Amino acid sequence: MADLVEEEQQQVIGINEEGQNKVVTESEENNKRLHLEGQGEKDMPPASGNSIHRSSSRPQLDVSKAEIQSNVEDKYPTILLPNQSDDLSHLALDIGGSLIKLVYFSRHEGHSDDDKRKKSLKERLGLSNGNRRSFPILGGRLHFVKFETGKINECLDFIHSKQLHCGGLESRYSDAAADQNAIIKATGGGAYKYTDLFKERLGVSLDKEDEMDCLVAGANFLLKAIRHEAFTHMEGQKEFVQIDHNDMFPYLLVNVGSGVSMIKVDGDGKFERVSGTNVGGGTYWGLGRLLTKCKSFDELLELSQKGDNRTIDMLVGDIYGGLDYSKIGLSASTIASSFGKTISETKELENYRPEDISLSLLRMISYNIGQIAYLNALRFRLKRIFFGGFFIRGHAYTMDTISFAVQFWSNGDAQAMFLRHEGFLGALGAFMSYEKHGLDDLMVHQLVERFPMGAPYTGGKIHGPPLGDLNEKISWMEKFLQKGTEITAPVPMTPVAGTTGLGGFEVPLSKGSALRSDASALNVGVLHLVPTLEVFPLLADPKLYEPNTIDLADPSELEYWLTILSEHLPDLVDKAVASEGGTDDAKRRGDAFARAFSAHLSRLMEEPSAYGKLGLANLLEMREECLREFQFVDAYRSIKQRENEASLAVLPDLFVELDSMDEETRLLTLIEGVLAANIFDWGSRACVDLYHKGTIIEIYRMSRNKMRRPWRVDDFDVFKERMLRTGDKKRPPHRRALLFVDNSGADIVLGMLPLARELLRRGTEVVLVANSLPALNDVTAMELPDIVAEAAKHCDILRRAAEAGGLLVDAMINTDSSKENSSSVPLMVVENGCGSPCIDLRQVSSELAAAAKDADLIILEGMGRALHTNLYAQFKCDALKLAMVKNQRLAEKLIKGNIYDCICKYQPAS
Ligand SMILES: CC(C)(COP(=O)(O)O)[C@@H](O)C(=O)NCCC(=O)O
Ligand SMILES: [Mn+2]
Repeated sequence: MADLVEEEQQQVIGINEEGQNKVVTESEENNKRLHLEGQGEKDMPPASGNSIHRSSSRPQLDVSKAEIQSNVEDKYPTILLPNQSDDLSHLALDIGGSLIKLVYFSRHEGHSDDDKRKKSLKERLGLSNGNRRSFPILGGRLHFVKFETGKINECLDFIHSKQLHCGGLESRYSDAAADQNAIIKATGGGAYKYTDLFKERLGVSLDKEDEMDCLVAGANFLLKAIRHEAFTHMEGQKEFVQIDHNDMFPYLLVNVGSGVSMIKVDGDGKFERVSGTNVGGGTYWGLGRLLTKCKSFDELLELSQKGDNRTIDMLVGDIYGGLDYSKIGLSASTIASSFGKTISETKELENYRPEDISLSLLRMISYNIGQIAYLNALRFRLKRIFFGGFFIRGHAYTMDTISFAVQFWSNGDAQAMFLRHEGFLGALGAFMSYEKHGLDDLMVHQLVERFPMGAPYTGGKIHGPPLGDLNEKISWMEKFLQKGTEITAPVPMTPVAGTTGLGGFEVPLSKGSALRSDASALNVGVLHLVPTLEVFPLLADPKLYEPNTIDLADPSELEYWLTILSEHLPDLVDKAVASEGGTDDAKRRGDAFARAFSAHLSRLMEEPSAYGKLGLANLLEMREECLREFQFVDAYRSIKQRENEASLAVLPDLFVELDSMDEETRLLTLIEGVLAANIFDWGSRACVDLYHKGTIIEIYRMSRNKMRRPWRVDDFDVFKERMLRTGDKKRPPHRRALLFVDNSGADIVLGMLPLARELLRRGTEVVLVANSLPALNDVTAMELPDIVAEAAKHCDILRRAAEAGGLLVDAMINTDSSKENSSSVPLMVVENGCGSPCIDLRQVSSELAAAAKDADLIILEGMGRALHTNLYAQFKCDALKLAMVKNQRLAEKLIKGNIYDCICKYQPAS
């Protein structure tokens, strides 16, 4: 099978500043001590040959040639460990009878922390290096891959090609490949069966972990760390369930493998196998194979989808002449006896359709499991039942049948829940059993699940060849276009004219254009571990916070937004290709990106919850991530530059105009300015069409002239009262305002900067919050200091504040001048931790979280940050949401208005 799970680029990564060049803090000192205590083992003679001895799977720090790298004022000196290998707990396996599940870890490429903005900000906000340094795994990714056990050699090749058995390709010391004593954690029966094979082929020993321990550890981790891990499945409808981490235990874990285990879980490492049944996945597959001659489990399962069990099962209606047995609540269609009909007929096996047999079997076994599970939940008074294991395989009918059984037998009191990573519980648990990886300390907001380019093609399926570099990825996407149906994963592409010339775009059309036969299978993404992320501290109630405004569970909304994104593709690819010089290589990448992203869209059209709970913010972020996957670093770079320059050129005139106004007029003009300038948005189809009709300044003027109040949502008067302190409560000006800025050009220069200046003038500290990574034409935190510096040339208020905030690099070099200005109200820039037009405030950068602690005003600007996300968000402090609605449908839906209507929503702290 040519399926693919391979995702992010797996190039050899150089020394990761936060990783290999270990940085040690107090808490890590403890780790270090622990590791050093284990050094005795290292001193033992090697077990065989000249290989380096690593007698345990515990990571050990090699502190030889360690040196401290710091300057005097550095609070947290860096300790370089040049001889420390990177092979911390990279791989764990669950080798079952039919599938091998792999969980492996790879590091993030490090990004430098030492730019001047960050350095001065850290001092100003009293930020340490974040909590990141207490984690031995300092940011990285967890990958989930499956192989058929029958094709174990493919699995071994995969491990070898990625050098996962000796620390991964990124390891500085891939000589570790020669390490004959490396140990990999493994669970499942195959950990015993294939010990010799692993030793022979990879030179590694399998360290066996108990299967039940692993299942429970894996399930506990997933339920704690993944926001929408669990879901219910009734009549084909999935609904994701938010599990409260503080109220998770006890629960019943039903693992349906060949046989079935029922485990009562009371806490981490606290569990008891309370029951089980020998009628499980093996029974279905075994009986099914005998009765239908199917060659694989999946084939058998697929047959069931076309089956009709009424030809096999004896129903209540068969006994009661087509009637219900209503006295005891049994409808005519209830199965009275599985396979019961076959006794009363003279037919032989060959007279029954294999499809019907498969369905009958599936229902018999699923009902039985559901019933026994419920009875055990009842026995121990357990509120929640989670089902996992290879039998389920994200198969809609299986889940529906189990759910039905639980509901039926509990009279609706209990509900079955399923886990998205159901097949990986054991492998994850084995991974967790490595010590000191810090994984179990991670919290839900520190994990981000991303779906790489291969995701739409794989679903719950088995892994194909590993892809090493970008070129291989591109070729893989091209192969799909050329070979079409020859490849197992079908291709939903409809070539459309007007691409970059090298390929076509696929448009998600309808559920009919299925990527895979079992549309319901759920995809498992790559888990990015980002220990620096934090929950935005000013959310009124993080538990009630839902970032997305539009519910994509509504099929018409989903179809609309998927189509919009699909229609945007040609223009986006043009921009992306142009941003990389329009070379043939860029065109090839552009086409591959278009195919990859449209495959995601098609997949989601086919199965909206394939990637978990889906919101518009996820879709918009996925597009940016997909661009990055094909190495388009910043598709709108030159557009942004051009717009910044044009806007900066007219900024001095705007300052003069504003300064001639009285306070009240000025405030109104400023808010009008922000709303008007939000029209410069390359993500909106309507706006992009507008840009062909005039220059930046002409469009800006036109937009400002149309800015007449009342706006569609207009809380300006209440905001004005607070700002001018004219109301009953004469409150002092705000202490600190966080301005979540949006687009480059007029939006930031002529809209948000003048508003920031006004706040500074009133003595309010201003923190400009910008994206960490590019997204459309949004301004980034890296770009902002230069823009501020340019603007500051024309304005003393901005200059002093920027100097005080450490934004003007030249001024920072002159320490006397920064001291002189230390009394000025500072203007700062912080990154928000994301690379998307929207913002999920449950996962923001630590610098934003630190800046938020003293803030009493939040201004969210733009459609992405204030409409698609956060429109209904409640905050602990005053909040102003400003945006122009640049989409007709959204305007109608949200504000019963029209495209280009504006929102000025002010919510004082309650
Ligand atoms: C991508 C965007 C959220 C960016 O808007 P912004 O935050 O820059 O105001 C917005 O342009 C959008 O929703 N565009 C898709 C809809 C359309 O093209 O009409
Ligand atoms: Mn934007």
